Amino acid sequence: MNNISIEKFIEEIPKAELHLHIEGTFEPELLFEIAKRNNKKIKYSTIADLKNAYRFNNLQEFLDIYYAGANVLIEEKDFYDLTWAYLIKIHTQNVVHTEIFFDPQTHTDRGIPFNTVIKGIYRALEDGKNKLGITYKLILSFLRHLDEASAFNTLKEALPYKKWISGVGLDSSEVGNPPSKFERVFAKAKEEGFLTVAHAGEEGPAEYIWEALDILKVTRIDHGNRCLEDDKLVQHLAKLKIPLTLCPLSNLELKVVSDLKDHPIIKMMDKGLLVTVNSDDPAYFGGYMNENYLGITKALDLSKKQITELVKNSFKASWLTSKEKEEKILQVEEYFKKN
Ligand code: HPA
Ligand SMILES: [Zn+2]
Repeated sequence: MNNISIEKFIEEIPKAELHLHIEGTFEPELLFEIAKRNNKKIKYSTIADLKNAYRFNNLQEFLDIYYAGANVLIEEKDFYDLTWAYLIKIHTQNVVHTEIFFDPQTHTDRGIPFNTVIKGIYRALEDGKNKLGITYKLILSFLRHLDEASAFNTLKEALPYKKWISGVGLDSSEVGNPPSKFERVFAKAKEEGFLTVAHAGEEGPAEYIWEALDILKVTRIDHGNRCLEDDKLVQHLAKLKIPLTLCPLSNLELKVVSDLKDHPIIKMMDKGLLVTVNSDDPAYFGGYMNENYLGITKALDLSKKQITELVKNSFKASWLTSKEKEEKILQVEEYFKKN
């Protein structure tokens, strides 16, 4: 038993990330660099000014800045550089597996071809696998504030790249855009062999989580915080072991919780829910995986055992094969025993 500090324990434990928007990893420094080489104007004259704008009262205030930032991404190399920077960063945090979202409509609606976006991201992910040993799954996320026809069109554009994309998801402005709006798109995506997830119950009601499960037939819920308002739903999620990909720092920054001390992650674990820790949009919310783990550990006084359970959950909830999951979980358990 090495008895290392809790900070070091979090840093070194091998972990998986399951809720991450690649556009949300756009650090201000890289954003300025790419804007400059593409001759794109940004509203802020300095990095400090831009960072200063990262104060949000809700999801929409964040999304407005997030989409504005993504506007400077034009060339395949931009998408490569964005993804590569994320991979280098998580490599330093001992993230060994990541399942990332990309939002094609954010780019195709500006006239950037689908293939430019996906090729840049895919090439970086492959380099990450080969050079850094980080395994991955790619998830195409539909923007729920746009209509069904736009989602269908995006799905059609994705079909030639089916081999590169493991699943589809649903993100953007939640309230007023229920999962049921995309029933037919998700049915078609499933028919094409994609796995499915959806953001639900971040700002939207518990009813949206039911819809994501019953109508979209998703196997994992992104966020899902508001399930706690419905006991029947909590029991259902626990019984079927439907994972929730929680994002503590995101919840704090978007005022889903007012203090990390109020974060429901442990309460959820105690209710038997399969909860995981993720970073969502780390460049905007002040931290990657380790900062998220550290944030809740400090606020909720988590033990190494509890952290280990959360990390094991992240592999259980992943789309790795059963054999890959077993291997990773064994490694995590051995790490726990040693430290
Ligand atoms: O947390 C989120 N919620 C909804 N849409 C998003 N797009 C990026 N991050 C998010
Ligand atoms: Zn998200």
